[in-house]
Amino acid sequence: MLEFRSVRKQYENGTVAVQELSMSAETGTITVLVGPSGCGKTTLMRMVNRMIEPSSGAVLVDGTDVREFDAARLRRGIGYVIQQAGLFPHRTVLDNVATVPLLSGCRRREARTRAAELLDRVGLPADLGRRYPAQLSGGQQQRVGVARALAADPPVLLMDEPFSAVDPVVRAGLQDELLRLQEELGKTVLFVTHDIDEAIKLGEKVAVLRQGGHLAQYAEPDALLAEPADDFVTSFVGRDRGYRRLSFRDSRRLRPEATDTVHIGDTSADVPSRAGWVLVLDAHRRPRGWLPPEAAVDGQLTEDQLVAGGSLHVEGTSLRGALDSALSAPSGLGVVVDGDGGYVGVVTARQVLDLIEEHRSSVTAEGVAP
Ligand SMILES: Nc1ncnc2c1ncn2[C@@H]1O[C@H](COP(=O)(O)OP(=O)(O)OP(=O)(O)O)[C@@H](O)[C@H]1O
Repeated sequence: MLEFRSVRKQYENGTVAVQELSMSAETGTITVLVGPSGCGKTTLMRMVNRMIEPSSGAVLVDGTDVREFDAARLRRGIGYVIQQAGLFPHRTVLDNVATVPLLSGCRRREARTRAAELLDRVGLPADLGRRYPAQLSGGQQQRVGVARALAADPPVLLMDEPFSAVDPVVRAGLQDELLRLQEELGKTVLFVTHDIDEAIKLGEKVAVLRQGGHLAQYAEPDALLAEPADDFVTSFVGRDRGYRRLSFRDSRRLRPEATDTVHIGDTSADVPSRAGWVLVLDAHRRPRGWLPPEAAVDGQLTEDQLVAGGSLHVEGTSLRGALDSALSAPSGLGVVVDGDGGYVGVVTARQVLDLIEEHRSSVTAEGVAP
């Protein structure tokens, strides 16, 4: 466990970056520090590996005050990932990752083998190992940064805005990758971001900081959205918090219904005369798009006759995804698929809203906040 005990940091110029702050981050979980620029997130994080010393109070790792460790050894045992990865530009990717095992006393060959394993683990092809950092995309560099931080197999990982320099699509991919890695590795991760959506997606617990290094709220993401502690947190988590809370409700109780379907390659004779939209599947029963009402099919049905579908909802995942699938589909019918992408059925926005309402009335009846 990482524990901050009444820590305060005042810089020499008088700036108070962190104000008497106490909180603890559970072992094996991702804890996120989030807040606007200058609220003390980085200062707080760097006190864990002693890059910054608190003016008063203490930081403890598994019950031991970090001041009792030799700073260099402490840092070697704590992975650290920063924005733009901070890689050595004149070393190959493989050597960048191998640096840490080498420092810990591994032989060169062993260190390189370990580095290659790590590159694979963060989803990078082996041949990228021979390149230099400048020859990689921003997202790939971040993955190398994560691999390097994992190289010493540290129980604790500090991540300071690691994904903020890449575009939103790459960023979402890196976040998913981190969650997947965390399932395998179970590190104690302290993650700094100024993006509340990133905090809510990654954090098992989220600490919201405000100017002057005050802890405004420390809670699980769902609780943060349901019951923000004050006006600052309310405005920081944003307006659509009701909608975003649906991310934490799964759709297992949703009952997809059947709809008319045809297959790519079917002829006009196979396509039923109908008034509504028809879902088009491929040979593996994966949805390809929609055929509009009354659309004439000339000869065989091909992809270019289709209207693109909306987002697909994987059964059992979040209600937010289920609602989005219905709202984004041209037919108003959200397509539900199984884990392999095969068609299961369709849902309407009304079905999702009814389920939410049912849940709300049942918890209100039990006297619990919805
Ligand atoms: N070495 C320093 N000397 C003086 N003041 C500093 C120093 N480092 C940071 N500060 C100030 O302390 C406050 C907190 O800075 P910190 O970098 O911890 O915030 P942050 O929340 O991580 O910000 P950002 O999101 O912009 O990175 C800011 O007002 C900053 O200007």
